[in-house]
Amino acid sequence: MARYAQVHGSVALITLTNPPVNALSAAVRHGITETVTRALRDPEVKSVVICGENGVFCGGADIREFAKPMGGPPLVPMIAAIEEGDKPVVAAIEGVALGGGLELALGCHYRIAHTKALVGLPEVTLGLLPAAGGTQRLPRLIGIAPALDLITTGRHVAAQQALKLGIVDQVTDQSTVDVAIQFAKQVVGQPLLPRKLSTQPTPCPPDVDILLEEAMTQVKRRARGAIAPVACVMAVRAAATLPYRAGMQKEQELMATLFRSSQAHALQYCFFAQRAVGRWKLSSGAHSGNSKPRPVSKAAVIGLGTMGRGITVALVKAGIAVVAVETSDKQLQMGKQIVSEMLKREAQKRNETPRLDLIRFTTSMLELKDSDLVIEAVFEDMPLKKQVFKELSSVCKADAFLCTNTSGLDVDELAAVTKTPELVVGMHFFAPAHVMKLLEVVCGSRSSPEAVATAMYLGKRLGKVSVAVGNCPGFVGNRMLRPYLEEANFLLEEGATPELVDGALEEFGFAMGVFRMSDLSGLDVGWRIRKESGLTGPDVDPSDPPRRRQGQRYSPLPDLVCEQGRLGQKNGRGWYLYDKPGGRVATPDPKIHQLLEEYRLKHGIRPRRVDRQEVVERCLFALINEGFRILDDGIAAGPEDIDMIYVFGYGWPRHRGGPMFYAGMVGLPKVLERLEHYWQAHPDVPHLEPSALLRRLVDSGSPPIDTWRDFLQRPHSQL
Ligand SMILES: C[C@H](O)[C@H](C)C(=O)SCCNC(=O)CCNC(=O)[C@H](O)C(C)(C)COP(=O)([O-])OP(=O)([O-])OC[C@H]1O[C@@H](n2cnc3c(N)ncnc32)[C@H](O)[C@@H]1OP(=O)([O-])[O-]
Repeated sequence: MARYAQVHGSVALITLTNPPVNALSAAVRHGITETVTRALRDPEVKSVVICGENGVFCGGADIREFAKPMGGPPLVPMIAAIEEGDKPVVAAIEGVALGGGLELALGCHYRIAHTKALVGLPEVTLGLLPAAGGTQRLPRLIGIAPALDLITTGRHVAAQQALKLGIVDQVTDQSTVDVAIQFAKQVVGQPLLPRKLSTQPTPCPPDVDILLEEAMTQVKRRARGAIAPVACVMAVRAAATLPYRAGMQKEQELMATLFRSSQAHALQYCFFAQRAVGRWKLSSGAHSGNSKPRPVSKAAVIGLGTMGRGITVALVKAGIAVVAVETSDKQLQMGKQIVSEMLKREAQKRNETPRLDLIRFTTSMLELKDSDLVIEAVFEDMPLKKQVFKELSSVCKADAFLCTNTSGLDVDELAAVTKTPELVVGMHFFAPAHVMKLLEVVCGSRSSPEAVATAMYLGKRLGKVSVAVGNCPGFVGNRMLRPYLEEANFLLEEGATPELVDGALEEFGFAMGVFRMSDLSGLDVGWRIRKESGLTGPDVDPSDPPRRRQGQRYSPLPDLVCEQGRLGQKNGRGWYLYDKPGGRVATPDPKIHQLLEEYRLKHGIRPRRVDRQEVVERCLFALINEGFRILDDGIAAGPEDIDMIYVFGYGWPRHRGGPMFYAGMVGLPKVLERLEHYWQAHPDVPHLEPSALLRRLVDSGSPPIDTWRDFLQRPHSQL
């Protein structure tokens, strides 16, 4: 839909109307085509302004239409008609001009932007490329290198920077439409040809071939198997080497391949899943639509260890006052120094002043009497956490929210020691807490909708992707991680090496394989948890043989590695050898290979060849299987919740959609068949037994993932 008006005598004002972001749906494309034709034919009209309703220019093509057969006028000729017209067309950009929205503006002869506007070509984040002339017009306007950067990263550019780059002609803090109308009147009669980008040559530096080669190498390294960024470089190369028409041909060919790709489906699924998880629902019927968050202006953080420091910085970056508490003055001073340095670094990156004035450091819990919300981030030990919650319950005001950053302990058990269990929720951040985008909001059985709403909303204020989950050991993320880790250890027993397992997972798209990731987070962390749960150390049941625990297969390999003082990156040796303690360069360690050989010999294991396919299937299908159990237990409301947790918290490659989406992509019957195959081979590994939900879905013909939430309809949600 596009509205037409003639203003100031001779200016046609065309307004895109498709809330909330004026996406270029078929109806909008029809509207633009009709109104532009009318303006170009009307002799009274001397120039045209295109703008968007509600202070938003255009969020691009309508992504919801991608899953349907495309109807309505195609974008390329629609934009060409604007450019080829004999009347100046000015784009008045407010809010955003993204993807097809910016391509529409690039087809106009002039672009005026509001100071707060953002422009960009984010198609690559959807597994696509700018396919309405963006890869051919933008390089002609701003040059190859800046166009490559914007198109291969998909990043949004603020108006002032867009002016510097030459994307827009003017920036205003007044009414952009009014300024554009005045501008459109002024440019009547000016030569238009130089403003028609498709007619202009692409400015190329002498070393353009080298620049394109380097860009391709860099993009391939960063892409980790994603195909869209590579196609983006190929399309921009066409702008540097081919005439416009041939370049457009190349752009369309590349887009046709991407559009049908599973990666594009995965990335578009992630786009909508990221928005869906914000719409949470509890079994009580309370949900994000009918539960109001309470404002949080005064927060507190208990414990200034790694997590506490990151959480404090995240709160201050969002402009929230924080009381930071530590038990000893020594710990407090150390925490204060590190937090201050982190805030200074963060402020420097954003060219701002660090808000150190927002933090009060103290050793006294009494200073929390007027905090709206407290986040406990002390050592992962239940008795210690209970003591803290008891104290909080006595010093905080009656309606203060009491939140725990535990990564898997029982939230209900903590709530039970307070006077206000309904105000207790889990807020599980991921390290580094001021960087990682994921927040698991853990709903205890007595958490009130207001407490969940407040924690979810606070997560959004901190720039997090907040996902509401039920309360169980390990919640969602860590609960699924356990079978993934165990399968990796079993594969080592059977003949694999850390570098083979990691190689397969990194080829799949993970930034880091499981053993490099374990070395990064510190092998002693898992070792302590295994000791506390009686899997290793003094509390092991003496009747348990070395490779069995609680009647299940168990691999003591990680314990052996720790017993040898190998704690990972922090001390320079773990599953890999590092150049120095804390070093990041990992090299395969012959001593680990020797340890594996001796271990297999000792336990009578004949090593066999393990291929990458088996690594991917056993590690990921075991993780996915636990995901189905979590859905069936009602700990997660839908597959989107699990997928966003893994994409934003565990480095699952976004172009693979997330574990549950990937299972749907591989095909549920295949996942079931492979799990049954491995379970038969390893009957002492219960996490390989296919989950009941997976079987039910396959029996029901493997319905598409967007129907699983309804398929799950269950009275016993833990949310
Ligand atoms: C040919 C051409 O080359 C190609 C092929 C293309 O052009 S491909 C398309 C390229 N365009 C994009 O990649 C931009 C995608 N959008 C965004 O980045 C953001 O939305 C935003 C614009 C920065 C606003 O952020 P927000 O935080 O203020 O609100 P929101 O919650 O995100 O969005 C508000 C609501 O609008 C919906 N929405 C947003 N953009 C949409 C779009 N392009 N199509 C369809 N729906 C869209 C979104 O799902 C949500 O719906 P619901 O959840 O309420 O039901």
